[in-house]
Amino acid sequence: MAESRLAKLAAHLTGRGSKAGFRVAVLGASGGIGQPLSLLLKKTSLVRELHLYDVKGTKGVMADLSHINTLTTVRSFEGNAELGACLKGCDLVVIPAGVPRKPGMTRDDLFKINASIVASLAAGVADSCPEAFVAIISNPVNSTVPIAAEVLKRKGCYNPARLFGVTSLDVVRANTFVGEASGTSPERMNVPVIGGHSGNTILPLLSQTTPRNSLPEDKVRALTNRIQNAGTEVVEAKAGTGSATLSMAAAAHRFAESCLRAMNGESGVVECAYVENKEPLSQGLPFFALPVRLNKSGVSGFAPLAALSPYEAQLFDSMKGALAGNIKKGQEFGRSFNL
Ligand SMILES: NC(=O)c1ccc[n+]([C@@H]2O[C@H](COP(=O)([O-])OP(=O)(O)OC[C@H]3O[C@@H](n4cnc5c(N)ncnc54)[C@H](O)[C@@H]3O)[C@@H](O)[C@H]2O)c1
Ligand SMILES: O=C(O)C[C@H](O)C(=O)O
Repeated sequence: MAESRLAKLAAHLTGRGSKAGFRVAVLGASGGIGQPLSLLLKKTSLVRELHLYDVKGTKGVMADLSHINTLTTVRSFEGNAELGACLKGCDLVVIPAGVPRKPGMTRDDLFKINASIVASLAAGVADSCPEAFVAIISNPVNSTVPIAAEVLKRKGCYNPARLFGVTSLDVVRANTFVGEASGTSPERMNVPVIGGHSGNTILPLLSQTTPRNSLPEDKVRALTNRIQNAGTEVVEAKAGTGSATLSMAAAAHRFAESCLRAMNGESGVVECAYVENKEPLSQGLPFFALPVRLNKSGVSGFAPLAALSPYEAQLFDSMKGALAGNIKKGQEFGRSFNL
């Protein structure tokens, strides 16, 4: 009774219909990304219920977050036995579960631990909320998304329009660095970033920024290199204690909120994300990050991009093989994972 009064009040205050917002789960909610991401989601009016899941530690995170005076209700779930209850009825599942890099490691070095974590969480999604949008943060994203796709296929509920690798941090970084270099507010800058999410598979399109920039070629090359290696910049600065967490939480929140706005019927929502597609720009790579148009059903199409500059085309050619290898490795793992 009290809960339904709360829902009505939420609907009134947010100006939406009786379904005031959505149920969102964060899997890996006690971690470096999970905690600040959950904080941002607790303060997001489109989130009606926030479900926190991890192998441990979510009771404390829930107690802490639940004292923040917003209408979003928070529940905690721990361990595999509670995964189903956490996921039941969820509209959006965000997955930052898994281990981060230490200096000297590549994202692919995380595959041996994170592959099974993502595969089993994807199986949980299939069992409990097969219609949900699923946003995967866990690295290596180039492989974890194909892993999840194969698991969902084997469970008979794969919808490529609703499975996303979160690459928004690459866009956030590119907007910051290019904005600073070109004297434009980073908040106004928009740099499309395509390809994958590791090293040279990250392909920022500085030839297609909005607003346009007039950076000289040597600056374009230096900025491209910095964007591709920005994750490593943070890993080295954190000196063994982890990788990007705060900027990642901000970027994941941006992506999650865009999904929720699209689910809520808003038109014109576009975010770069790593999704399965057959767009000509992907050149035969089955998974590729592009600017994705979002609607209630998930991916509704792709925002147009102009042809790549000669420098970008050369970068594309040199990373294509690596990205194809990452995808194949993920697909093979997902096909043979013991469900
Ligand atoms: N996509 C991106 O742009 C991006 C950016 C930054 C980090 N990452 C990746 O995100 C992942 C998480 O990073 P972090 O800094 O939050 O790490 P972290 O170690 O601080 O947190 C990870 C959390 O996952 C939990 N976890 C482990 N196994 C789990 C399971 N089976 N089910 C549920 N939870 C589980 C851990 O208990 C921990 O709380 C890493 O793989 C990292 O490389 C991706
Ligand atoms: O660099 C990492 O390992 C984490 C993440 O992928 C990032 O880009 O910051």
